[in-house]
Amino acid sequence: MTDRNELRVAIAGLGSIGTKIATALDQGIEGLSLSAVAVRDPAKHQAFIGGLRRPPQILPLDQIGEAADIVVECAPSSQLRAIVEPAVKRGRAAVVVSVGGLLDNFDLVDLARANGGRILVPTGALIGLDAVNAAAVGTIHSVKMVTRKPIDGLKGAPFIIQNNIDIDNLREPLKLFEGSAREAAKGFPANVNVAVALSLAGIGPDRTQMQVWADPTVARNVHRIEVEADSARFSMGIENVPSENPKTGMITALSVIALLRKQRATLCVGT
Ligand SMILES: NC(=O)C1=CN([C@@H]2O[C@H](COP(=O)(O)OP(=O)(O)OC[C@H]3O[C@@H](n4cnc5c(N)ncnc54)[C@H](O)[C@@H]3O)[C@@H](O)[C@H]2O)C=CC1
Ligand SMILES: O=C([O-])CC(=O)C(=O)O
Repeated sequence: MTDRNELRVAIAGLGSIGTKIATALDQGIEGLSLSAVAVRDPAKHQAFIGGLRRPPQILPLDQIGEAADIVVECAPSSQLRAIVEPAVKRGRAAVVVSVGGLLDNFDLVDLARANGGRILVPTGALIGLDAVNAAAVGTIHSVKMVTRKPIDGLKGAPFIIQNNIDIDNLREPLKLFEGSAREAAKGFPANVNVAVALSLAGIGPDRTQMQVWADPTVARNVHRIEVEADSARFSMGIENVPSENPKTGMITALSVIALLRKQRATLCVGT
């Protein structure tokens, strides 16, 4: 039975990130319950869903907002609009992990505002968005980010295909891209969600500068960030262990779980 005071959470997409969030909710997060999931192929997920202590309903993407107070988007960015639009139209909160996809769908923020909905972007595979948020209350002069990924974490990126770049036989690091976070998100939609989250926390996708490197010498997704602001200068770095999806760091699902825990926690630490 669902406690009437519990916030109902629905998850769209049960891949690397979504299954971990579903498991955490099923095991118990204070004040929250898993009410529904949307999947592309229900048969594929039957065993996982059936194995949960309180199996959620399986609903079509556009209906999960009906069954939830918070919808967590964990699908490819091509599905972002189909998941977030119906949820925020109903005044629900949408947690967005495919944050790169938000840039081409930014009207969803206005839609959420008009209907009492919210869009929550977790720190995800990154670090330090609390400090960037705080610095942005003052004046940030520049934000620079350098991302290095193993070859497997970059395969199939549109920028690499369109420019016919052979990364399979690299022996040393190769700088693939230098430009704004907005352009990086177009070229590497499954690789630089982190840069878009950073840009939205700080000075926006056009002023946030980014480099992407294919690096056969690293086994982790490595991000280094330099921020220059009137209140502080700071450097941050994170080396993410890839999950079963080599493009996605393991910490991403944990970041969403941490965000969900804060929704009803009595003690909240960090902004
Ligand atoms: N914000 C961040 O820091 C990060 C964001 N990401 C992004 O998070 C998203 C999810 O990543 P992963 O879980 O690793 O991907 P994944 O590929 O492991 O899982 C995606 C799931 O969505 C499902 N799916 C596809 N179309 C669907 C549809 N129409 N309806 C329902 N489900 C559908 C797929 O079947 C798959 O199970 C990706 O867009 C990825 O780029 C990944 C890492 C970090
Ligand atoms: O931001 C992304 O798309 C994924 C990423 O870089 C990571 O997992 O380190």
